[in-house]
Amino acid sequence: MRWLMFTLRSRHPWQCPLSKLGNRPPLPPILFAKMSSTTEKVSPFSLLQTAMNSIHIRNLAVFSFFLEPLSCVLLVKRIDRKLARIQLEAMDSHWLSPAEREQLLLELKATGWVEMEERDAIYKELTFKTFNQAFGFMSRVALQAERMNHHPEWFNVYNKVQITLTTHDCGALSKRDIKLAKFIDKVALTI
Ligand SMILES: C[C@H](O)[C@H](O)[C@H]1CNC2=NC(N)=NC(=O)C2=N1
Repeated sequence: MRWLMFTLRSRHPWQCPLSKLGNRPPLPPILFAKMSSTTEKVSPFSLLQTAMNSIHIRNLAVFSFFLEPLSCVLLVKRIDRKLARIQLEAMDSHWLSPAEREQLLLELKATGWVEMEERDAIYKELTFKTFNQAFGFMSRVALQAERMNHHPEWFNVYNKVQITLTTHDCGALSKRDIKLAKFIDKVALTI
């Protein structure tokens, strides 16, 4: 019997058909503990499929205890190639064309964002009346950032919040930064 075990940084919880492993799963305790808390039964291959369809998989580690080394190596290579393609596609879909970039940056500059000189990023400084307001604003942005899996670089002192947006995965501005910047502007207006 062949089984693959994955750990992946993704939104998907660890799921694996424990019952099919019999009573001798030679797995590290942590992984085993995660598996034993699983109620839903999902085949590892459909899990892999789900993972492959997710762009949240940057660190995929394959723990294979039942595969022969050669097929394991081949499989890992196939996974790597597929991940690379998915990541490229994901990057591609967030890519800003020069015309889009110019237009969108123009709109953001009108609301106080500036382009940074030292890196491909945008920056904005917001001042609120109180710390409570600044922190309330940050909390709302934080929740959205987590939903988008896109996080700001920011700094807060009392009623001031300084925000830098850029996309670390590609080291440049992307559509995600524009979307988050617009959300930030929208939230700031409500505070
Ligand atoms: C693993 C995870 O998907 C990435 O590291 C996400 C998390 N948040 C991120 N935030 C930002 N600003 N840029 C990214 O490239 C990014 N990537």
